[in-house]
Formats: sequence, structure tokens, C-alpha cells
Amino acid sequence: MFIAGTNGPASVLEWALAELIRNPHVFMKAREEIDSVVGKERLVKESDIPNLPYLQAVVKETLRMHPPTPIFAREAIRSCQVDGYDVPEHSKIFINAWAIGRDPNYWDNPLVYDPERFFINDDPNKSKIDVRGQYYQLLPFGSGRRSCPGASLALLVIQATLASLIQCYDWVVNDGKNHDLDMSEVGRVTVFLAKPLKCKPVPHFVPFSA
Ligand code: HEM
Repeated sequence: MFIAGTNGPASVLEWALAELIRNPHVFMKAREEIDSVVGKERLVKESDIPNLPYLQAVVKETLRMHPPTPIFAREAIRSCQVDGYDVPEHSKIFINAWAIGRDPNYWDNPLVYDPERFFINDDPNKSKIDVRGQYYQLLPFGSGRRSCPGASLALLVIQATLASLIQCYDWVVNDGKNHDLDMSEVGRVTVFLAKPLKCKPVPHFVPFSA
């Protein structure tokens, strides 16, 4: 539980920051949302998060492309048929949340990092997609009675931390020459960037100096 509780959020924050650095328009949109909701006088707080839908979409999009626990397992307690396939009793079933999150049958342009995909108005279901196991095209925390009991805590920690990283700093890589990053993955218990993100924080807003 300690490993799940620390590795998961750490992995999501690293992937989110890497994606925001590679996609400066997403970073700026998230910062503009924070500035318009929170103002420029104080640090963003946990209680602001329900009013920051774009920030929430950034975290969902990060979990879609980079689920820290990409595969989880079940065992068939009795023989059954799923989608025409016979599944014998006691079969081990592996659910690949990483592949589902990148499946073009469920996601348009799945390899493009685009939080806007959660706000498509002509399909009201898209804006409602949640990550806690009710929408089978997005399962970073699993689903059902064995799904992650730490999901709400993890989301709160990730959203609040990411919001302050966006509000307070600009993030520079490659001495500011470009935004290129090697996004190769390495899977241990949790999936991280194969080359750990090295970036320089440049203070943008210092809430405690006022
Ligand atoms: C971004 C953060 C996290 C991710 C992506 C994540 C993901 C997962 C996944 C995919 C599972 C398996 C679910 C299934 O089989 O349906 C799981 C199980 C579990 N997670 Fe998390 N987790 C995270 C954070 C946490 C935190 C913060 C805690 C506790 C404080 C936690 C505790 C657990 C426990 C105890 C289980 C086993 C549940 C069981 O077998 O009944 N996780 N997690």
C-alpha cells in the first residue's frame, strides 16, 4: 500500500509535467484557468479543484496515455463466454489499461495528448468520462470491487500538486532551446519515464512573498 500510495502519484506527476512541457499551449491554458479561478494573490488550494475542469482533464489525459499500473489481473470464478471467446474456469485474465487507453476504436487520435477530448459537446458522455472504473475505455484505477481504494486520495494529491507546479513555476528543459523530451517508458512495479525528467523550475508566482 505504501508503494502504491507513493509510486502511483509520483509517476503521474512526472508524466503530466513532461506532457505539459512538450505541449506549452496545454500548460498555458491550465495556468490561465488557475489564474482566472484563483486570482494572483494566493496559492491554489484543494477546495479550488472542483472549479478547475481543465486541470482535471489534464490529469485524466495523463492517466489515459500513461497509466502507472498498466496491467491488472482477474481470475474467472466459473466458465463463461466473453465476446464469443470461451473462458474456462480459473483462467487468469490480464486487463491492459495502457492498450485500452490508446485504442483507436475508443479514442480519436489516441497518440495525441489532448485534454480537450474530454469536453466534446456533441457527445455528452465524453465530458462525463471519469477515471474511477465506470467507463471501461479509461481504467487507470481498475474497476469493480477490487478497484483501487486509493483512487480519490491519489487524484486529490495529483491535482493539487500539479496545480501548484503550474501556478508557481515555468519549467525549462534543454536550456530553453526546445521542448523535446524522450518519452520512452520503463516498467517496474509502476511505469515511469525511462530517462527521468530533468527540468529547471523558474519561479513565476511566489505566493508567500506578498
Ligand atoms: C495514481 C495513483 C494510483 C494508481 C494509478 C493506482 C492504480 C491501481 C490499480 C490499477 C489497482 C488494481 C485495481 C484492479 O485490480 O481493479 C490498484 C489497487 C490497489 N491500490 Fe492503487 N493506485 C494508485 C494509488 C493508490 C493509493 C494512493 C493507495 C493507498 C493509499 C492505493 C492502494 C491500493 C490498494 C490497497 C490496492 C489493492 C486493492 C485490492 O486488491 O482490493 N493505490 N491500484
